[in-house]
Amino acid sequence: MHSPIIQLDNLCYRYPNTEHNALNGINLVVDKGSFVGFTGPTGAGKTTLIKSLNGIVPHFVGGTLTGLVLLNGKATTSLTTAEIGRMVGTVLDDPEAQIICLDVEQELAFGLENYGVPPAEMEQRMKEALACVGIAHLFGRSTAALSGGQKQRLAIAAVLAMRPEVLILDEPTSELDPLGSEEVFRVLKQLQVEHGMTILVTEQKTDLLARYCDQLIILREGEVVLSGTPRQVFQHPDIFNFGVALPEVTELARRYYPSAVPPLTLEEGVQFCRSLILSSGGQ
Ligand SMILES: Nc1ncnc2c1ncn2[C@@H]1O[C@H](COP(=O)(O)OP(=O)(O)OP(=O)(O)O)[C@@H](O)[C@H]1O
Repeated sequence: MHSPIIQLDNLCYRYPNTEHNALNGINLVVDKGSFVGFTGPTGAGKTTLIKSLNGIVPHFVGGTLTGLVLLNGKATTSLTTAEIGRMVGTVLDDPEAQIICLDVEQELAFGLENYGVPPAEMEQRMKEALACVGIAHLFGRSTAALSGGQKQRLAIAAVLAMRPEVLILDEPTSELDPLGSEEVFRVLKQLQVEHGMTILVTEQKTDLLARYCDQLIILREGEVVLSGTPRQVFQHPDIFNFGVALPEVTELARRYYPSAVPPLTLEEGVQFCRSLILSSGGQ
């Protein structure tokens, strides 16, 4: 059964001292335990949308918000940022900026101390969070010695230790190479599947979104222009109009075989080529 954890109802938002809405009439339902990806060209409103979900907009930034952002049925404008923070954990796009302590243990303890979690429970939560993202062996290490992928995992673990229901990540792979990017998405999928977390992620690497998301949303100029499963979105006749790069294998198939059902992954691409060869009489 579907149970919505986030609902946006005709959300419009304008930053202070600006003349245009950064978000314009956004309607969205996110089910508990789903994995939702957001993409779109620069300035489309992806970060602003995330900020409206974790309360930075409008609580810290001000501006004019109309419509509704509901978390578990409650409007964010009626909740304090601390109440929102207990439901929604956010990982910024730059782990270097998010990691502020000298070692891994301190980094994890920081948020928990601020929340007044008792010391005995803190250690258990810290170890659990590190294990969740596969870096239990880094407990006590210096944060300066971590690789980019490890830093991103630590940033996720620090948020997980707070046990939010929803995890939101803004371009979590922007500083990572393809292997590190895959690593982060694999961890996110595991959090969704094994821990039932709701995951929302903004990302430009559409091949990752195609493979990992249940729902994909394309934003442009503050509006949702396409929404559906990755397959529905990448097969949509208008997909080339929105300034979004398709997964390479999908783009090739769509450009050269526009009437065929396009592949989304490399494995599907191989299958696609095989069937083309067979249908042209090859071996
Ligand atoms: N603090 C701010 N004050 C005023 N306008 C802002 C502010 N932050 C963003 N904007 C504007 O809001 C719009 C949406 O920006 P936003 O950063 O949400 O887009 P984005 O899709 O995340 O872009 P990018 O991919 O470049 O990060 C843009 O027109 C941007 O210039």
